[in-house]
Amino acid sequence: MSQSFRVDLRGIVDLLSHHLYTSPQVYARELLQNAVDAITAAHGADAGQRGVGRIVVESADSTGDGSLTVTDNGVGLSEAQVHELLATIGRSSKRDELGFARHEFLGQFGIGLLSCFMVSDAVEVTTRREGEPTVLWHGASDGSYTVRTAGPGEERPETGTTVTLRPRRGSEHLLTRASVTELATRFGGRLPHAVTVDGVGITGGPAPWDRPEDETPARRRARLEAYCQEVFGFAPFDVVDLETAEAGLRGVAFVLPMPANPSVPAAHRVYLKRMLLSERAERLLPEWAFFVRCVVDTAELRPTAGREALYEDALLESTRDALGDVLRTWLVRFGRQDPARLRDFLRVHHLGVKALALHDDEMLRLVADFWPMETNVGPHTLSEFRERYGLVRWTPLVDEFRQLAPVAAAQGLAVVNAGYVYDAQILERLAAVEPGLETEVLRAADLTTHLERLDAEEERALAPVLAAAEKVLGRLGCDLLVRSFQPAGLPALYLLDDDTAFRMDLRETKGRVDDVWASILGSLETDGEPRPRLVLNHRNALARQVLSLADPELRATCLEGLYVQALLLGHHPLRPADTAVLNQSFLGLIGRAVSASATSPGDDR
Ligand SMILES: Nc1ncnc2c1ncn2[C@@H]1O[C@H](COP(=O)(O)OP(=O)(O)OP(=O)(O)O)[C@@H](O)[C@H]1O
Repeated sequence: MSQSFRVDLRGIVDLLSHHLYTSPQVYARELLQNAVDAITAAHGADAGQRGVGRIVVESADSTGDGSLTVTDNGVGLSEAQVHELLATIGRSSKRDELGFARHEFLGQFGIGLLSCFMVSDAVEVTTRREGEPTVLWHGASDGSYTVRTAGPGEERPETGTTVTLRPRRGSEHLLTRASVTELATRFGGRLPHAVTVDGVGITGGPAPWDRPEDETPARRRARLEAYCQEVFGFAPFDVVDLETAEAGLRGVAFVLPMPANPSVPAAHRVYLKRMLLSERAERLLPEWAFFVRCVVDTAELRPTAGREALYEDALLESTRDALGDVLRTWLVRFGRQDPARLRDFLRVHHLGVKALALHDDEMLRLVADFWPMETNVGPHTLSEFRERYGLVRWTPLVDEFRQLAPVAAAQGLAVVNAGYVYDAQILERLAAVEPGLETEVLRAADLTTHLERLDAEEERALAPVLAAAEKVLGRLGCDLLVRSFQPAGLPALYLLDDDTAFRMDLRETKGRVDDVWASILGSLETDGEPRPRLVLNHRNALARQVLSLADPELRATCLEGLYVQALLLGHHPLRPADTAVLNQSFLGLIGRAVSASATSPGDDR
């Protein structure tokens, strides 16, 4: 024997209020939505343009008995439909024979009316369909309902429906004039029908996405800026019109005047057939477009059953791509028409644009043409840099750039700092897509190849001193080189690339941890460990004097002093051994200076 499921309405209402809807306030949205759909069913999808729809809301302050009523001049229901549609959970008149949502309606799931039970223990519906008698339905939250045709004096004068809610204890505040006006305006303020709350109209006026013919561009811009300030709380850097035919979408994107956190999903205001769907809809735009906030109206995108988010499907995906294209076109055109403003934009939003440039050639060129990179010859865009210096030489780390920049500049080597987020990948991509572009990575270890070697005779003469000096520095885990380079005022240069720094850290950590970890770390080590280098500048008089000192002890102290000074100059961290050497050399040299002055005749006059 086949039986039907029985449904405990209290369980369903609990499910809706705790798991589907974020707040009981959505009752107002569902009632307005049903009224709009009933108007569409009666008067057609263009009812809004023809101005025939009417929705009258009377709050508890107006009815005087604590109840709220919503009346529409829509299609109404016959008694048979009341049984089938109002009293059957999940049954909707807004789906076709195959069960698909009919595109002209807002509702589709057949559960919206149940949301009224979140604020009310009873829902009353008085409805009349063309040519039918008025029907009265009374549904209670325990799942029972009654239906009867209207008696004398209870007939509705015209077709349409009135829904009456009597607040549950504790929900009275949701049915007051102030609440109802706020909710109806928030959800339905953009509806194309005349909606009144206690006799006061809450609809009308152009929507943000409208382009009234009699409005000048300047006025529209001012109106949209004021709207953005009111809704999103910022004065937009620019306003971009959005439109995609496939999703029947129109709207505007407001460009943020301040940097946005890329890891926080951008929240947009989305209307569905002019009814507010969400004030915080995510995933409407591609992730890289975190520099805009949108307000859009769509006829085709689908809501989730809770009606508070967009349903992720193929249409949403292609809409996202299409909106991304609109923003990308705006950016490129902006670059052509107003380069100075584009630079201002990039100063704020370069992270988003650079992220986009990693897989978009047009954006890549935009970054190359307009984004000023840090270089050791002043800020330059990559295009300017390339034009001026030909080869684009770059360092992949900020720290390395800081070490190399002044010395490389003094050798006539122009270097780009590509150590900031995305810059190195952008340069690599640019080199891949532009065949004529020559790029070269400059590492700290490579710089020495650009520094002039001493001639053979000078090297021979220095050999014994250098052997002793190498021992001094060897104790600090550092190699020694002598080269002749600009600036002549710099006695020594400490060069350390990130790979060497990593190996040094590894060695030090190994010394501090237990045997198991030490053997794991040891497996990461390779033979012939690279070491940092101290490059003494033979063009510097002091460095030359240090090397020619006859007293080996004083020479070692001076070398240690030059070593620590080079570390400090390159902003390298000091290890405990380096700090000890700093103390030792500094105090040693002071000691020497003091005793030298004590033995020489004083001149204190
Ligand atoms: N004001 C109204 N006028 C005419 N019919 C209505 C009205 N309100 C509800 N109905 C009928 O009751 C049915 C159930 O309404 P309900 O709000 O529960 O679901 P829905 O609007 O179809 O879908 P959704 O759950 O997506 O809102 C509707 O499909 C509609 O046929």
